[in-house]
Amino acid sequence: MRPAWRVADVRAAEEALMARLPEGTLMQRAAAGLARRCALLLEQVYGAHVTLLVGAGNNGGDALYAGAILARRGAAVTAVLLDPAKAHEEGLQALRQQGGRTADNPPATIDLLVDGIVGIGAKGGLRDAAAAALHKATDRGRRPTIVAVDVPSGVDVDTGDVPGKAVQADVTVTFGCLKPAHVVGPAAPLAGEVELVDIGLRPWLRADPAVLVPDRADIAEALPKHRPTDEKYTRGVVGVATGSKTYPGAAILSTAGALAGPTGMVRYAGTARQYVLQAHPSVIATDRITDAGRVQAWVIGSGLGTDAAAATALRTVLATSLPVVLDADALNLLVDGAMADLMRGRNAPMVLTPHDREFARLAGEAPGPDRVAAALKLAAHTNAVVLLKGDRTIVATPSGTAYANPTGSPALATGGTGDVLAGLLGSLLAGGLRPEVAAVTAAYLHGLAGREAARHGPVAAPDVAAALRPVLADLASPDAAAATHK
Ligand SMILES: NC(=O)C1=CN([C@@H]2O[C@H](COP(=O)(O)OP(=O)(O)OC[C@H]3O[C@@H](n4cnc5c(N)ncnc54)[C@H](O)[C@@H]3O)[C@@H](O)[C@H]2O)[C@@H](O)CC1
Ligand SMILES: [K+]
Repeated sequence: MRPAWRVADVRAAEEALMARLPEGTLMQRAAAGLARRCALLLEQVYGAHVTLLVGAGNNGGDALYAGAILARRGAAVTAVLLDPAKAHEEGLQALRQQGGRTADNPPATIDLLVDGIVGIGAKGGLRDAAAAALHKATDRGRRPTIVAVDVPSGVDVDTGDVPGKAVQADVTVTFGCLKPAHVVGPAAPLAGEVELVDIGLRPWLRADPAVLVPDRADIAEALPKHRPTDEKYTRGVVGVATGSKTYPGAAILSTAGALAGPTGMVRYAGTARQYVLQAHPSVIATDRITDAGRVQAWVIGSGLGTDAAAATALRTVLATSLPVVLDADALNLLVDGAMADLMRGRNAPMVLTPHDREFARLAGEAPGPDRVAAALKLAAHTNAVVLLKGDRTIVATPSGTAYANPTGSPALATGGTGDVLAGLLGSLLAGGLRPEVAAVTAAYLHGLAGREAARHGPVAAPDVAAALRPVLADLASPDAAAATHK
């Protein structure tokens, strides 16, 4: 897992480390890493045109020192100082010594634009002067490559919110550790590719990380390993109680998700039975949950409706001592206080999978700008793992741990993909994974499947279900656990 820390924790670590080092060491380390990445992005440093947008703090200092390194290697470096009186003095001096210059406006030619406007000291969206300079530097025939220093300026570093104008970077070079804005909320895609430069901070980061990001190796390790002695009950049987005569598609899709997962067998219980059997003949289907037979986890919700029969189904599932995935209409039914009490009183693992509107109904308020905090609050309140869907889906536990999924794909923003996710998640729960591990794993695989499906054209939910198999097979291959890239 790759951890991300909040600004206050970064500051505390930085203070502890700086006290042991000669002044300016950290900034030199940061600038060296930044300059190295900038050089790699330029085909040739000598003669390249580099523009620095320099704000009033140390983020601008990093940019100026990196600019000095590039100028020494022959780049034509121009610094646009957004607040000349407050620009980092030593950094400016270093740049000038290497032949760099300052200008009031971005020059006509820019190959590489370095965003040193603000870093972790930022408040709110880009201010007018910064936004105007950014516009002048980027609104042109050939948009320059943009490298953000530490974070893309304009984002809320601790929450990943984007409250106003912000930089859209191609690459973000960050220092010491990841911050939430790199991995959650609308800020994450603005960071582009994130490179973490080691400046020696990690041993001093003593606080718990704000959020953890799983990588490929984590997921490969989490997946249940099949043994030769396995039979259907040791691999897990998942029960699916979704869909209805009105919405049979939800039943078919969640069953498809469950079938793609690692369990041995899927049982379906509900009024869309005939449709499910037509689509998936290997499923054992009954009309009622009480007739379903033995399962190790239930998925309930999507397409179920919210009528009395749906409420009875939910009560029946909640009355078991099995792990449960509560999706869509099951979440809507929880708005009923007695049902919510029934859920909170359970001891077995539960995962709730709301999108923003379902979250708002359930929590009484929208997730708001701090999606991690919102998901954690709901998880604590419901005593369930919460999987808050989004471009960077968040998984939050009642005990206060949060994860951000890195594999999100715009391809998943289409009807029915959530049903596939719920089915897959149920399968992982039935396979014996702890609820937060199952949720993190399901979100990750689902994202990869969305990307895989998108390679072949426009994506519909059945394509995502179909793509889960190759994605899982690839992850289960022996070298997947050794891979470190996401
Ligand atoms: N934390 C660390 O361990 C290290 C930090 N370094 C750099 O230092 C940065 C933090 O520096 P600072 O604390 O000086 O803060 P910043 O440079 O992030 O920003 C502070 C300045 O920006 C202005 N500002 C705030 N919000 C703004 C907005 N929305 N639009 C325009 N201007 C705004 C403020 O008035 C203030 O003068 C990091 O992001 C990183 O780049 C590195 O040099 C090395 C190590
Ligand atoms: K920046």
